[in-house]
Amino acid sequence: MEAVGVAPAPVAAPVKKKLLDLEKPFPAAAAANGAKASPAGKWAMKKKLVGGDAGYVLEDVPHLTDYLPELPTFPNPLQDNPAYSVVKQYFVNPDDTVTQKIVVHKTSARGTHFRRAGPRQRVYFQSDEVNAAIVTCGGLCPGLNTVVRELVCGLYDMYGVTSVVGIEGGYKGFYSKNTIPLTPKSVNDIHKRGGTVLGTSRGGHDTAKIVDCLQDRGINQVYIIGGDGTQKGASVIYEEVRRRGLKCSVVGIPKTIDNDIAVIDKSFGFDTAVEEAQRAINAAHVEAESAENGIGVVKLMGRNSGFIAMYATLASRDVDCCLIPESPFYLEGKGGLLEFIERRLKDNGHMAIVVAEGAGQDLIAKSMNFVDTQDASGNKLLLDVGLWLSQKIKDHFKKKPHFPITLKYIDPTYMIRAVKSNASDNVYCTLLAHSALHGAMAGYTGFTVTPINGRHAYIPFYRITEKQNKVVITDRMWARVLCSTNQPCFLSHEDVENMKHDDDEHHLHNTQLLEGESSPMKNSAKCNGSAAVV
Ligand SMILES: Nc1ncnc2c1ncn2[C@@H]1O[C@H](COP(=O)(O)OP(=O)(O)OP(=O)(O)O)[C@@H](O)[C@H]1O
Ligand SMILES: O=P(O)(O)OC[C@H]1O[C@](O)(CO)[C@@H](O)[C@@H]1O
Ligand SMILES: [Mg+2]
Repeated sequence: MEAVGVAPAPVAAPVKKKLLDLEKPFPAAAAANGAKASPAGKWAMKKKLVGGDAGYVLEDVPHLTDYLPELPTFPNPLQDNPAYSVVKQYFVNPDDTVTQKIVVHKTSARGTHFRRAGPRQRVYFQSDEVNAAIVTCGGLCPGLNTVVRELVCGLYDMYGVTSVVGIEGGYKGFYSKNTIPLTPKSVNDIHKRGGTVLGTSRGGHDTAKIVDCLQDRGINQVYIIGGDGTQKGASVIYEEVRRRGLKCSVVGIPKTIDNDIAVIDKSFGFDTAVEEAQRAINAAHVEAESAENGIGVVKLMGRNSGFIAMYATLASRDVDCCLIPESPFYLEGKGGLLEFIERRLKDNGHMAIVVAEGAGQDLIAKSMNFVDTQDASGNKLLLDVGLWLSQKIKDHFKKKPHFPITLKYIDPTYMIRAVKSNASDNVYCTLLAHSALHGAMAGYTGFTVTPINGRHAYIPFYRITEKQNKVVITDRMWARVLCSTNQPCFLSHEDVENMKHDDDEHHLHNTQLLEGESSPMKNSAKCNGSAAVV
């Protein structure tokens, strides 16, 4: 391959824009419990902000040439690939960016943009120079194997890269396990299975040891698939790689069944999980319908964010009440859940309740004198709201012998995330993997790849680790749920007014939305100081 000297125009930042705040320090991701970080210090993630006309801002991602300015470039081998040679404009224009905000007024500022994902005309790695590694961390999610498969096949088919290894068992696998060689043949069928063929884990993030491993093995592209915790880990790995001056692209691919990662449109596997949840809700509904005063309770995943419960409820239309962590509820007294259940049973003779696992945790903790515990990554371990709620309902109706109920509790928790991804998630995973490897080949690093308003973009790690995505209960999507279930909102008029006021302040300061709507399809909203989606 022909090598050309110093950084050519196509890969560099756009010319016309003024540099706003290049390399403004941003606090390094805080180490979680058990996570050991190296002293990245002044190498901590920097903001790369570029300004343009009419309030245009590009929040750019780091590039290897930021700290290795002399790196040579090479023509992108895709230009000789017969499959892609027919594409009219295959290479992404270096000036292309993706807007964060798509609802605008004629007077709106152009706002924040991110670098568009896709193949660049020139690359910073020769095919036979690349040693790529892939790791999966955190909980399972449908589509993990598809992403792994498409990274391996994409690197091989598009860039002629033949050296790809898997890291076994999450972050700790970097320093405690042997690597697994990955070839298009060995990964050929893995997308037909749930789980991750690489294995995964929580805890065990030791930045220094992980980067030692990258250095010792000569790994120069590392693809890190995982949730918010994983992306924080990826961010500190990037910082350490940069501190050591290594030519190694660190790429994050966001994974979360809970859809709790900020900025991104929607996480892969979410659709599959919502679809799988329908089976449990349907069973609960059928059981309830067939009994006298039948109640079906279904607990779904959602540690801090109730997206799965909310979407599963909306999709089903058989649900009478949906409880999520973002919307507090109470059991006893006027307007409480128990009163509502009684009324619904009197009216309909049966009902189905969907509860997200993180809902009502404060209520349970109060009634159980419970001490907080955490998993290996420092995440709070939750109490079983499904069992607790079922018991509370049974206790309530026991006091009313003239009102016999039949309650069935269904807990499909792990079933909805252990399945293989559905067709649309498979396509989504394929595009994510491709966007990720195009970015790495083009020399970008320290970024997460994701669709924003339907277009794939590269976003800096800090953007997705600084807050969690939550359902915004003052947005229209939650209102749609309340409308479809006809459940009480459990909030007083005063609570609602206060929340709207808080949200207005966040709208002003945190988002540029003109009006919010909570859906994983478009990003924006806010709750408890967090950005949420549409
Ligand atoms: N602040 C952090 N700094 C470094 N590493 C971290 C940090 N937080 C979490 N990690 C590491 O990231 C990995 C995954 O984290 P975690 O168990 O929280 O899952 P996750 O990636 O958030 O996925 P999910 O919550 O969707 O299952 C763990 O190995 C953990 O040690
Ligand atoms: O039992 P594990 O593997 O820790 O995972 C449970 C958690 O992982 C998630 O699926 C993703 O964060 C949560 O919904 C759930 O609380
Ligand atoms: Mg997480």
